[in-house]
Amino acid sequence: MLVSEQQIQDKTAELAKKIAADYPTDGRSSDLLLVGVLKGAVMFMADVARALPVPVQLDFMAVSSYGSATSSSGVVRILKDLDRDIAGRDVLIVEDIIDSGLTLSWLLKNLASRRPASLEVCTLLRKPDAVKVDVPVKYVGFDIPNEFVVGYGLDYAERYRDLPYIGTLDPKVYTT
Ligand SMILES: O=P(O)(O)OC[C@H]1O[C@H](OP(=O)(O)OP(=O)(O)O)[C@H](O)[C@@H]1O
Ligand code: HPA
Ligand SMILES: [Mg+2]
Repeated sequence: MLVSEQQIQDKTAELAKKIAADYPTDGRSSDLLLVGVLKGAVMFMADVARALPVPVQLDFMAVSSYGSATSSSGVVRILKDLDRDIAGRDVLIVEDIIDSGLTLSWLLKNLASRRPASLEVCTLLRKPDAVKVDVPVKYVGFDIPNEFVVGYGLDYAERYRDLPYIGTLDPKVYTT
């Protein structure tokens, strides 16, 4: 185990506090749109949204660059696009992990071209030693070592997403 359920909860509350302070609200409404990146961000998105004291809207994109591999192909495919236009909206991308940074770098360019009022990123995990492209990230939960991790939404070949904590995967599982 690398990050426990309790540590995830505490960090989520801390990040939600920061986010709430950064986006103005009249107490009843805010223009903030959380964009969750499926499937990995599903658990974190649900927890961040519920930890925020301000009302927000949710939308999802599904992109994939890993498939069954443990390193990014660098080729990002949109499997599901946003339901609504984001022009003029305050958009916060919610990610589970920034590894090489390739997915997010691609996503930021893609969403920026749709002219949101603002565009920021919140990620639960980041691997500083694996980053290939630098991406500006405003909210980071944990910087972790350069090992393949699973759980809390993160998969290896679609498995382990349902674990309530983050664990490292024994390389024996994915090397022959
Ligand atoms: O920084 P990178 O090296 O690009 O890696 C990060 C991305 O890879 C994972 O998604 P994946 O393609 O595995 O899809 P999934 O969320 O459906 O598992 C993860 O959820 C991030 O979106
Ligand atoms: O370490 C990881 N684990 C699972 N999925 C991932 N996608 C990018 N990095 C990872
Ligand atoms: Mg994956």
